This record gives sequence, C-alpha cells and structure tokens, in this order.
Amino acid sequence: MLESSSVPLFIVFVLLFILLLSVVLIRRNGTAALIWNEIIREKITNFIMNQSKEQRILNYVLQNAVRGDPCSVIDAIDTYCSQKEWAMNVGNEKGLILDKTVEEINPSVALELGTYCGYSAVRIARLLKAGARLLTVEFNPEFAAIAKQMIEFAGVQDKVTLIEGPSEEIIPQLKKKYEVDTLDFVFVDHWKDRYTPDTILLQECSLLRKGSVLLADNIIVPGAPEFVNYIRNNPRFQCTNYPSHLEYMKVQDAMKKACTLQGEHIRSTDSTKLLACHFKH
Ligand SMILES: C[S@@+](CC[C@H](N)C(=O)[O-])C[C@H]1O[C@@H](n2cnc3c(N)ncnc32)[C@H](O)[C@@H]1O
Ligand SMILES: [Mg+2]
Repeated sequence: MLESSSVPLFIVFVLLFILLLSVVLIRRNGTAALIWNEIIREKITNFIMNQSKEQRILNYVLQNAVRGDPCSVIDAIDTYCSQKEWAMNVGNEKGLILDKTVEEINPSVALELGTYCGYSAVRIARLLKAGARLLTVEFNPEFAAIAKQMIEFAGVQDKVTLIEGPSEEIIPQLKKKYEVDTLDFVFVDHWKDRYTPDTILLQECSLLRKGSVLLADNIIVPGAPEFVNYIRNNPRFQCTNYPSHLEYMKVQDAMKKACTLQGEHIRSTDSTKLLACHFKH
C-alpha cells in the first residue's frame, strides 16, 4: 500500500509515464498520431476556443495569405498545419506528386472526392488550363462552407464546382446534372472505405475512358488495403505507387496512381444502380 503522502507523487509519475509513452507512440505510429491530433488535441482546443479547427485554418489564411493568389493560400495552410495544428490536407510533400500528375494529364474535367477545407481543390485548380474545370465533392456541410470561402479567397472559384453531398449519390448525377462526359482525372481522398465502391461506381456510370487517371491518397495511413487489392488485380488499370509521408508528419504514407487501360462500360451486378447512373438528375 502507498502512504497517503506519496499518492500525488505516484499520480505525477503515472501521468509522466503516459505522456512519455504517447510521445513515443505518436512519433512511431501513424494511427496513434491521428488519434492524438484528431481526437484528443483538437477536441480540447475546440472546447477552449469555442471554434472548429477548420475555422481556425480559414482565419489564418484570411490573415496571412494574399487574396487571389492560390499559392499563398496553399503556403499559409501548410504553415498553419505543420506548425500549429495538424489537419488532413494532402500537404506539400504529397501535394507535389498531385501537382506533377495534374500537369502530366492536363485535364479538361477533373473530379475530387473529399474537399475538406479546399486545400487540394485550390492546388489542382491553380494548374488547370483555361476552360478546364474541377468538380469537388464534400458531404460535411461545415467543411463545404469553409472550402467555399477558401476557394473564393484563392480566386479559383470560376474553375471549381463544389458539390455538397455523399459521393455515392453525386457520382451517378455527374453525367446529367453536371454535364460530364468522361473524367480525365480523379483525386480520390475521401473516407477510405469508399475508395473501392466509388471506383466501381465511376466505371458503372461510364465516367472513365481509356487514359483516365485516378490518384488515391493515404494508401498506408489511414490505409486503403481493399482498394490496393482491387486496383492491383484489375486488368483495366495500370498502377504506380508513390511512397511518401503522411501530411505534416514523418510517418510513412503513399499515393497510388491507377491509369484506366480500358474505358468501356463495366456491368453492374445490381441493375438498379446502373439505371440510377443514367436517369438521375
Ligand atoms: C482527407 S479529407 C480531404 C482532404 C482534401 N482532399 C485535401 O487534401 O485538402 C476527406 C474529406 O472527405 C469527406 N468525405 C468522406 N467521405 C465522403 C463521401 N462519401 N462523400 C463526400 N465526402 C466525403 C470528409 O468529410 C472529409 O472532409
Ligand atoms: Mg488525404
């Protein structure tokens, strides 16, 4: 039994041990880092400041970036998220892979699944040629509202259509409602369990042509093993892996590029899903 005088000392010791263990885990393990940043640290700061992290990111951009200069918006977000609060933007290291892919493809019509604060939307839009457009899909109304202001502040609003809703509902509407024939480029960066079903849905809705390119983020952290397996074993796609690091961290991550080799329509096992692609407005 501990003597009553040594109890506070014991508690301090246990707390220090937990803190030390957390630091070691966070530095070595991407999932622990995400749990710490996204759940514990962020919730405490939101409570203290009575404001969301995304609002703080936007405020930092409004105060430190230059209106109409997309590069200054990207730099400001990267500065804030590397120095103050971690956030799930693709970040600069993987952003360079994204830039290179967009520049290679030079898309006329691009789709992004998962807008969040609009970081990658601004990043993609700033590279689009005249007349080209980016459709970006976000189902969280608070994130969509932040992204809208971010995109407008960056001055790329004429190139970007922000669509609010779940990807599984929006993809079947792209042809009719958003006048998309086929997509040249898709940045896949929403919740990881939607990567495979939405890739299948894009094919079922005849939105991929021969040469369409998908670039998927966070292949290792949080990880998309089902998608990697699907793409790797599918003769319709040719894959390239880009090892990198999780945004704003030293934790290993990767992006996966999948180039469509065959563009023809794939048959759905669920015929109602197919009909939905063609008749949804
Ligand atoms: C990793 S963040 C996107 C980051 C952004 N692409 C960037 O790099 O700046 C993922 C976003 O996808 C959104 N999301 C997740 N699943 C979705 C779905 N099925 N439909 C639409 N949005 C989704 C989340 O709300 C979140 O904002
Ligand atoms: Mg990502």
